[in-house]
Amino acid sequence: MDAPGSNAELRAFLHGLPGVDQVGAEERAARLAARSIKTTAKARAIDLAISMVDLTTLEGADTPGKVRALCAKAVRPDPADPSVPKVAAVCVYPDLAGVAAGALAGSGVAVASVATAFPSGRAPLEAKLADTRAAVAAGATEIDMVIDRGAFLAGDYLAVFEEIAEVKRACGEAHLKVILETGELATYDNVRRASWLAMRAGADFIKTSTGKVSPAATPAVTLVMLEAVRDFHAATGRRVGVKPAGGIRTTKDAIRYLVLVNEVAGPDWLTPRHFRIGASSLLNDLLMQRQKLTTGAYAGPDYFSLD
Ligand SMILES: O=C[C@H](O)COP(=O)(O)O
Repeated sequence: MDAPGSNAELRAFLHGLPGVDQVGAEERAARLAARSIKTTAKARAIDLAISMVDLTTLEGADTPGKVRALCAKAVRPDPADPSVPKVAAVCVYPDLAGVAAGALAGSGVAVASVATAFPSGRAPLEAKLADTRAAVAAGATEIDMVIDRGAFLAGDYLAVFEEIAEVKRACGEAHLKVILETGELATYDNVRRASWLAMRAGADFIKTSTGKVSPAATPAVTLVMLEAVRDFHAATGRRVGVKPAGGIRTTKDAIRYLVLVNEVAGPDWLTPRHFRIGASSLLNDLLMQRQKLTTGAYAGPDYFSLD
């Protein structure tokens, strides 16, 4: 798909996308969420969900020690059980990307870093590019950028497009996840438009939320984004990933998202390469439910180290 020549052209494209049937999207997401799965499938789903977690800490109070502890947990979620898969990535602020890179070296767990003035995205482009380059130089192989929601809501789609394209260039080999902050986009139509805009500008993943705005990830918003990646793949042959993030805390929720992925985008997306769950406190529940399935008893939250 060619780069848009003007804001008017991009606007015509985005507003020409089919509208989202809000009631239909919410009903379908709720219906899929209500599906039950067999115990054997649940065991597989829990391990798949663990392998898709972007284990996240994005607090002003984060320390190198906390990040190192999180990295140890990412590589070996349950020290007593080596059969538990490692998570996909550890996600941190750019100034802690180097600490994470040191702790995760050779582990196969990726270093993801938020960038571009996360979470508000309110900074000059040069600052955002510097933020991105610093994270990559420190060892991040995945960049989670936020879009300029102000520009998007003002209809300045080309500015948003060009900023994403510039950040993608600044990423070099690093993969780019583009956070839409769907809780600020007001309508499902806007979620669909922002998804297409981000994908056309070069996103490797589209991500729902920063986790700092409510509502964060919801099944209906994720369904709309999964439809967008499916349709973008049909139109271009490029498979973009999806990452719901924010407020996902239980195994039940995680499995609901996996059912959505399978039913809406299809099984080709059921891999950490194309689907992630951004979460700060989901992993312990996945570990508890996994242990319950294996041993028939809960170990209790005290057994596992803090997320
Ligand atoms: O990207 C991930 C989010 O910031 C995590 O949000 P959470 O703390 O609600 O799990």
